Amino acid sequence: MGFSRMMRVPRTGWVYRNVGKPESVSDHMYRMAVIAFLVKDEKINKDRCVRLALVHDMAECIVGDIAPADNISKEEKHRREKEAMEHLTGLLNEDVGKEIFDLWEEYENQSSFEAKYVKELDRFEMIMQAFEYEELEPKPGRLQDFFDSTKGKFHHPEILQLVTALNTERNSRIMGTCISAPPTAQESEPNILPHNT
Ligand SMILES: Nc1nc2c(ncn2[C@H]2C[C@H](O)[C@@H](COP(=O)(O)O)O2)c(=O)[nH]1
Ligand SMILES: [Mn+2]
Repeated sequence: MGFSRMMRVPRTGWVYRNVGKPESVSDHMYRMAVIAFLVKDEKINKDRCVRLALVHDMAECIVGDIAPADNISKEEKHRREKEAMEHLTGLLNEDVGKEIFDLWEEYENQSSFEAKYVKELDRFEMIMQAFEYEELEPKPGRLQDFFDSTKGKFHHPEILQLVTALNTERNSRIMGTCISAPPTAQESEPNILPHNT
């Protein structure tokens, strides 16, 4: 079992909310790595952020993408992911294996500025993707719990700026639904479907 499965491991958070064609773990990490290129803060090593982003969820190609709704303890999630990373990096030559394992552990332990920055990117990428799914459906505001659970968890000024811009656009979309033209016959149907459709 190798790394390539990541391309086919869907992000659980979207699966549980019945999002059509949910992104994979690879999609998530790739976009985080691309956003990491935007960092301007000279105290932060951009290259290390890109590497951390590309490695941080690698264990999920074996363990799967454990979501809060799975109610698996932090300790158990860490145990499974550490075991997976030891296995995966053991498939590589010693130097590369150590480099990747150390990156994963740095993120897991949040032991550097870069790891903390990438954790915020992780949360930002998730709400960015949530908004995109709301737009695609379109069901403005449907994935509000992803925004609620990340409230107050952004601290770096550059990421706060991105989050503010995202929320501004999303809120205008939601408000637009409230004050736009009278609802069509379909929209005025009572929403009798379960909340998570
Ligand atoms: N419904 C929710 N799902 C969430 C929330 N926070 C994270 N998640 C999902 C997203 C991923 O599928 C998975 C873990 O994400 P990692 O990037 O940390 O591996 O859990 C939430 O608030 N609501
Ligand atoms: Mn992640």
